[in-house]
Amino acid sequence: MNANTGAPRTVSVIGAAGRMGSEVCRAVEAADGLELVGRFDEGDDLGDLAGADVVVEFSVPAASAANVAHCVDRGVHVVVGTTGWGDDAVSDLRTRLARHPEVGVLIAPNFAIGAVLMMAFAQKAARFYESAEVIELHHPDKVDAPSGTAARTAELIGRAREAAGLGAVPDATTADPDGARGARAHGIRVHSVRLRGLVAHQEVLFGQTGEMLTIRHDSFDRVSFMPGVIAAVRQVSDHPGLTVGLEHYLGI
Ligand SMILES: NC(=O)c1ccc[n+]([C@@H]2O[C@H](COP(=O)([O-])OP(=O)(O)OC[C@H]3O[C@@H](n4cnc5c(N)ncnc54)[C@H](O)[C@@H]3O)[C@@H](O)[C@H]2O)c1
Ligand SMILES: O=C(O)C1=N[C@H](C(=O)O)CCC1
Repeated sequence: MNANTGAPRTVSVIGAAGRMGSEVCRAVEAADGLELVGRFDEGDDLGDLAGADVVVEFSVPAASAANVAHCVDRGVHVVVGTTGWGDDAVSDLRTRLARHPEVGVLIAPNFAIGAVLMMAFAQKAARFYESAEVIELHHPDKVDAPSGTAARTAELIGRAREAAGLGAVPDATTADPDGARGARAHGIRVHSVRLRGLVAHQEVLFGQTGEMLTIRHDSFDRVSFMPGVIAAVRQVSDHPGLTVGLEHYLGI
């Protein structure tokens, strides 16, 4: 089936040997009406992607853009979970998709429904608070920092603050030789913790004189991402072009 002709049924996974890719293979095999036709990992020839209607891509930041380009050029829809996409890579993908307007690509920094809600709640809360910071906590095998979720959360908060006419968050720090105040994304401080035993966790902290709001999400197991991934596989062909964020498929 090419990109134009109905609901996707056959699925290939890129990064299939990884933590997420192997979980996705199990989820696709267990999903009604979906068939896993291809498993690809580093060094494999992607070829015709085993004839898949949809590819799910969970690899590494350095490889993801080329893998997605390979799919788009063959008219295959892609659900992308790999984080660390820079602005230039996203812009190149938009240009490529303009040549394949029937193809849908979803890039979602987090497929856990609770994490999508956490980001939406943070965006909604942002204009009411003078201070905001993000703490993300992940397993120590993660290669990118800050997490894609934290970067996206900071972007949503930063934009909401700007739209509301809020200025910079208050911070009197003038001496920080070791970077103790964390990274800064869209004007929001982001702190990355890497700890054995963790999977994927985030706290968004909002402060105002006399009060504090904490929004926290925890993924204790990678199965938490699977309902979102399967929903995306089922819907991606209905959303031609590039979509960033699963919230756009969920009506959030
Ligand atoms: N969006 C989400 O909800 C979500 C959730 C978890 C992880 N992630 C992201 O997914 C990515 C993968 O995470 P992980 O924990 O599964 O990592 P992982 O290291 O366990 O798996 C990555 C896999 O990609 C393979 N790979 C490396 N280079 C490749 C290439 N050129 N082509 C194909 N495969 C290649 C590796 O061999 C490995 O099997 C990361 O970017 C992570 O941040 C996103
Ligand atoms: O385990 C990871 O790696 C995760 N990456 C995503 C991110 O960077 O936000 C989502 C959560 C898990």
